[in-house]
Amino acid sequence: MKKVELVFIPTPGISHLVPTVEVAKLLVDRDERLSITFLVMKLRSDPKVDRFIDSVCKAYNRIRFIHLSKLEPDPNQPNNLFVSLIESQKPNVKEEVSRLVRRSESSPGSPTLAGFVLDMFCTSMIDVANEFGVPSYIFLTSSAACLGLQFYVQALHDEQKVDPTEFKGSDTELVMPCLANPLPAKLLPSVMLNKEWLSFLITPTRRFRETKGIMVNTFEELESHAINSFSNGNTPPVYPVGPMLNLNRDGDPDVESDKFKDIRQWLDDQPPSSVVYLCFGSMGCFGVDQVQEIACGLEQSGHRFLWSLRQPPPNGKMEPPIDYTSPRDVLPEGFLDRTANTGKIIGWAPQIDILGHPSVGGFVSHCGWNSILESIWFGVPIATWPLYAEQQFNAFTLIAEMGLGVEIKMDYRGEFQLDGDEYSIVSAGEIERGVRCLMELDNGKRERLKEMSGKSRTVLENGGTSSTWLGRFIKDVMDHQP
Ligand SMILES: O=c1ccn([C@@H]2O[C@H](COP(=O)(O)OP(=O)(O)O[C@H]3O[C@H](CO)[C@@H](O)[C@H](O)[C@H]3O)[C@@H](O)[C@H]2O)c(=O)[nH]1
Repeated sequence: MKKVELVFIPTPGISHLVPTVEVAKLLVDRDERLSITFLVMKLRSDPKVDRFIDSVCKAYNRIRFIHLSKLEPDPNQPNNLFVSLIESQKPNVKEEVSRLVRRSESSPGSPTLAGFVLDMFCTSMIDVANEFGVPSYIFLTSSAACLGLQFYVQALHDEQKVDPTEFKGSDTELVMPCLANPLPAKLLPSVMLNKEWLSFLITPTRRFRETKGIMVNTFEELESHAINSFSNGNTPPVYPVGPMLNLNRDGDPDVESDKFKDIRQWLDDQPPSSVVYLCFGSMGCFGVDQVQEIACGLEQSGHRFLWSLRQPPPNGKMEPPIDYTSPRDVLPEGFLDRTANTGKIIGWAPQIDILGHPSVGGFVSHCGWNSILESIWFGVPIATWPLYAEQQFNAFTLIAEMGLGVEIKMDYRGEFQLDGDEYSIVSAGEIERGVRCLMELDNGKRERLKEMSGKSRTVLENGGTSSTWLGRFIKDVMDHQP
């Protein structure tokens, strides 16, 4: 039996690392010839990430983690510095991979290097893979539609010489193969509308075309139109292998923490499907004015709520938000007392456990792709409130392409995010309307969501579409061996 090793290089941060590790787990479970080494970069220390990695190391002896030196961002530099920080790790990556190769050459029976699996922001490592003469693959932590959008904008820019930043402020609608509906240009990700940041997206997308294949954290049944749009052979093979979710919480100390027990107890005390949960991902937060509008909107809606409210980072936009020590200070006078029986404010949320709780009936979300997949898995409808990155586009696909959500806002840009230079306040009235619409959702949408939730739970079972695509990916990796 020929044993092979894949080197995975994820982007730092829980929302990219977790789904990437989940796909690695499935690969080694599926094929005993495979081992995986993660080369992990860190921007900051994060106990959640450390605990997650520890738990994987304990459970999987064919997945290893090697920590590269910490990335040291300069907060005064533009945000695409992030990609250059990753690029600066090339010599370290080369050194670690050389070590792997030497080990494999000196000890018979140890796995040989079969290829690199890279996050979308790590495509500069294709150069290192080329030096070792092995193929590169991508694991995309966003949607197939987003992949299609990237290819569309890159081709528009490189082949038709169209500058996408000129769509900024226009009411053009873009027709592209990955979408069944025209996309209003105002919903393009900010990186596509800003001259300074455009290369942040165009460069990696060009490099996607050099790879031998792209695994995507999605499934055929959810994004059939987008996935079919890749069948013309103009791109490397696309493998929809998702949803990659970290659902197994056994041994996670958070689950046994007092904070978590308190949240669970509160949810246990609420009627079924009565609570709207609000959470804006690992980096989402708002200024005081917006927080007050949310509070008023929630109160006016009359619905029960569980709100993950976090504070803008004191040290600038490269940092994640932090929990408030006293949320009372930023909330309207008397709000906590008036809503004491119907609402709860928390900081970082045990999101998977919350979405899986029967009391939760709706989710106000920033539309990060992991949150969308998690909400679909648990059949909890989303009201969209995107902040940054590709979230406006995700909100559009959720509503227009999949018919699964309701809108609070689709074109909002967050104030405290890296690309959130322009923002406006979403009013209490808009929030109230969105929350009512979400919690009083029509039966048709609920049924569609229930059906999709059921599908998301079967696609990775034996014979399911994602399971089949995962098998094809492994076969292609093996076929590319020298
Ligand atoms: O209080 C919190 C906040 C987040 N999460 C978890 O953290 C992850 C957040 O991921 P996601 O919903 O995708 O949001 P971001 O953290 O914003 O993710 C980044 O990465 C995603 C995948 O590439 C992109 O779709 C987003 O736009 C980008 O901001 C999810 O698994 C959540 O369950 C929690 O458990 N508790």
